[in-house]
Amino acid sequence: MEKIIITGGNPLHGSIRVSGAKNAVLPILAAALLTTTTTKLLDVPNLADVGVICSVLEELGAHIEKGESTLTISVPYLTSVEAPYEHVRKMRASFLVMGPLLARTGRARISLPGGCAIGTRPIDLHLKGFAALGADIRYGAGYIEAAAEELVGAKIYLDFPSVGATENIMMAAVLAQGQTILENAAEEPEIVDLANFLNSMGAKIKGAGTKVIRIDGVEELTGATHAVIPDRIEAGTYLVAAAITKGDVLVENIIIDHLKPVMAKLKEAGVELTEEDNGIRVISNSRIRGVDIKTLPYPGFPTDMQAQFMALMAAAEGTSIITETVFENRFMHVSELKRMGAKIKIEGRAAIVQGVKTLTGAEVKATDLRAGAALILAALAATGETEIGNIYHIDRGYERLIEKLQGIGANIKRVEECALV
Ligand SMILES: CC(=O)N[C@H]1[C@@H](OP(=O)(O)OP(=O)(O)OC[C@H]2O[C@@H](n3ccc(=O)[nH]c3=O)[C@H](O)[C@@H]2O)O[C@H](CO)[C@@H](O)[C@@H]1O
Ligand SMILES: C=C(OP(=O)(O)O)C(=O)O
Repeated sequence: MEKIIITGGNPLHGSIRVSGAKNAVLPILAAALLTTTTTKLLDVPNLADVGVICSVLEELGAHIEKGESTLTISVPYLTSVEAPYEHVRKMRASFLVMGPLLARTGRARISLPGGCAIGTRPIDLHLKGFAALGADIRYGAGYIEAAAEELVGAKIYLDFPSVGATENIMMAAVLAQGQTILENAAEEPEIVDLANFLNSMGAKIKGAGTKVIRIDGVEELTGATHAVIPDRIEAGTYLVAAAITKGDVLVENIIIDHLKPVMAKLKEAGVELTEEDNGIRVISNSRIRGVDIKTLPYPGFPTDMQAQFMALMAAAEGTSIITETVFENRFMHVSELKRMGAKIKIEGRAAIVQGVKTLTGAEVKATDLRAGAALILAALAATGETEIGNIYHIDRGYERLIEKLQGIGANIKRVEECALV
């Protein structure tokens, strides 16, 4: 088991480059199943989650060539239509192969993902969408089986703008007969990136990035070359890293529009942000002010930045109220931040954070990916040393995190647990 050790207190300085987006590359890789011809992806981050989805695709018959930030995928024929528990339990996004498998073969058998540390995370909206397109859905032995003679376009209203359901249904609908209209669709930038990729394969999708997506089914798709968008959550995490350490950092390779909800809150908290050609410069030299946050689907404040913002608020001046509306249980980081001296009280879906002057290093554990990121941020600002365990969560979503943060002056290292004794 490995740990991350951080000695806090260094203001971060320099520039740091953001990698391709985890939440964009995962559905795009699933979409590569929709064609018999070759797809090439550029700006692919080297992450544990990308490894998991590649294993799922290989299990289904894909040939994948890995290069430096590139993946070349070809699936001339499928050898299976089943995504087993072994993979899905490691990463829920494995469920995203259901739409492409249904579209390509009319059959899919996927292990039920189950809940995780941040909530129960049902998949009812994905399944309602597949059923509306004509699939017969059955449950048994922990698996969901979907089968359809032919998928036929339909009008589908999502009760909630679920990111995964929007992506999965969009991928099922691209090869369906006729038109699908997806209403109350998720508007996240990753949906737009997936739609752009599918359109470059020959799909006919309009309206991605708005609440209504129209998909005209086509006969077949062909492989394409596509560069994955930069990761707005990784970028937001580095913006907070600069702010919490009172640093001066240029965060490069950003699509500024994608960061607007996070930038607005950072500015409200007193952080100086300057938009540059391919990045955002963060300068923070006074104490951060406490501000209130409410997570919402895009273009609202992202739930995937909630934990990191809480770390910032924990060291801010005054009180802030952080309300989580997207997931019902995304406050696992609170007890770990409290071990570092944070003053936080949970009341239902809100966390009331009373900023403290100094956070102190402690032994803590990452409970999920963004909880882990929040602990890193708190540790960078804290006095003394912090040891973070269960760092496999962090490896899911941050490429070369240690090296990148060392590059801007953080005192951070990764060690084998036994090396500590
Ligand atoms: C791989 C990926 O892209 N993950 C992101 C994706 O997750 P994911 O696609 O799982 O998130 P959703 O948007 O689907 O979930 C949002 C909410 O809808 C609920 N829900 C979802 C589907 C469903 O069928 N029924 C249902 O009730 C969920 O339990 C949750 O409370 O969007 C989330 C919300 O921005 C992000 O936090 C995740 O980082
Ligand atoms: C919740 C996240 O990812 P996933 O949906 O893959 O669990 C995340 O990226 O913060």
